[in-house]
Amino acid sequence: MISTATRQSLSVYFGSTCHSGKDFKNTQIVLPFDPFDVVHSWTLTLITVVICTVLLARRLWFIRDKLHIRDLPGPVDNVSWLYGNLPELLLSRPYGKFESEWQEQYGSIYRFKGCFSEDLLFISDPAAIRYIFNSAKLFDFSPNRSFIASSVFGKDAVVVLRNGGEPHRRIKNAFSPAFALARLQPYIPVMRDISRKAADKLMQKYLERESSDSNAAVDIYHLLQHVTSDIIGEVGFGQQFNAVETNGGDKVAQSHQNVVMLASRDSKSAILGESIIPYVPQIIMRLMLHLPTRTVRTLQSFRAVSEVWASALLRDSLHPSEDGADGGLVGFVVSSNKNLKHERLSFNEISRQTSMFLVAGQETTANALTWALYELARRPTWQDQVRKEIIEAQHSESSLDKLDYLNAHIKETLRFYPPVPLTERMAFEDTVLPLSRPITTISGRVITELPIRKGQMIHVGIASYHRDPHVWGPDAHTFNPPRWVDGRYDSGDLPESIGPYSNLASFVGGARMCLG
Ligand code: HEM
Repeated sequence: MISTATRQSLSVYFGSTCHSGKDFKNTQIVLPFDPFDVVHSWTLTLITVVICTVLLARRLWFIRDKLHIRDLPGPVDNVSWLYGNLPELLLSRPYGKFESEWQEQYGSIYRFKGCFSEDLLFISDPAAIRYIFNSAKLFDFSPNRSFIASSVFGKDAVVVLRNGGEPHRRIKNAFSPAFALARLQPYIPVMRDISRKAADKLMQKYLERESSDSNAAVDIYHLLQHVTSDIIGEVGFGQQFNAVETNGGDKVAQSHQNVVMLASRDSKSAILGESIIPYVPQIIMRLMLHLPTRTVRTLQSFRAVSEVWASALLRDSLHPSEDGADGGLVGFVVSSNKNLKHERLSFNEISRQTSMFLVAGQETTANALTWALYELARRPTWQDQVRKEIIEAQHSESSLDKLDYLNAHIKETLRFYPPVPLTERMAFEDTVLPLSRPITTISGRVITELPIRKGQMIHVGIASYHRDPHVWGPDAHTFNPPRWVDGRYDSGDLPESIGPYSNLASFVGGARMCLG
């Protein structure tokens, strides 16, 4: 409270500052404003500032506190400081053993430990996954992931370029039309021929097994790797690798397969190696790429072979041969690119993608086909239904996407055995993840969204999302292809629909969505 006396003396004081002060005692001072109002507004301003600061600080403190992912439950007690939970997550056999236990115990968001005790987030909540995939500016591969990819494929490869950035978008725009269903349709006879050769080979192996009266397992996986290599070679580039016939194909096909095998060689030292990349100066990393190790030799041979091959391929596509040889999907991209006035890709930009396609498409497709056949073999009655549908369709020329049982089988395979079960993203800014369901933190707080800090590494659990009973029902952990027949999971109108294909995260979504 301000007393009347104080108010008067304050009036004089303020008056003296505004006037010359001459004879002020006897002068009726006329002030240009009411000093009380000034004081009042200053005080009010001060109080408001203090309150706002306190509120802001509280809010920041609250957010920082809330942001602290240490308040999230997870399997973090008594784990190795050096490796964290990564060996359990990545090296367990069968794959996903721990992941599924953790999902059951901690739900769809939890904290776990990486190398050197780094706090990592594991996320399989559908709303959060959707947000991560669709926010290109906020989430991308970490710089060390990009460094590894660039040392394999070169800096212009689409997996290395910044998510949704201009070059990335331009390359995706140029290649996406090549993968449209209508463009692939004419290649169905090629795919059928290659599959027939593989089926003959399988039958031959089966008969050999019968005649030798042995129970030895038939290795279908490597055969299917050769099938996908041949199909991508011919459909993608108009090249015959003959991997099925020759059991591996030519130098190009083999150097690609070697890189695929390199990537799938998971070990504790590989986990550690990847984690120390951020701490090693770039110059040393570059020097390491010249060490005489088996890994470096495989990479060097891959890059040498693929560069020569891709350059020759593109030159041929630019000047098609007289015999009208088909340059496959890349040939299509080259000729559409020639006609572009804006956003034209450079020679390097096209050639860098070619090798990457072979690597990105081969293992994933072979893996999906292997599980699809395995599950058909385990279900003879269902297999008969699928076969009958295919045979009938051949007579009626029905399009492949109209085959309900076949498509149900493919979708269930991709759900139950996603070829890429886990992917990583780094947050490039502070942000807040929406959640489909509230979660309770260790301190007992119930949160409906999860603030995270810039730099936070996130593991997106594709396989875990695919087995979430809240999304797929109580039989989420059962391989059950008929679940797809009534179309209930296909709707793009679901509140949290994910990815380009039937709400599956198998091909991720957003700007980094699988091209193939
Ligand atoms: C069943 C088969 C396939 C599966 C399950 C699959 C899955 C995926 C996934 C999950 C990603 C995103 C990885 C990530 O962001 O973490 C991806 C990216 C990619 N895939 Fe596939 N893929 C398959 C087949 C193919 C084929 C046949 C090709 C090409 C011939 C291909 C080309 C690519 C390319 C170029 C990218 C990188 C896209 C980018 O970074 O913007 N994929 N794929």
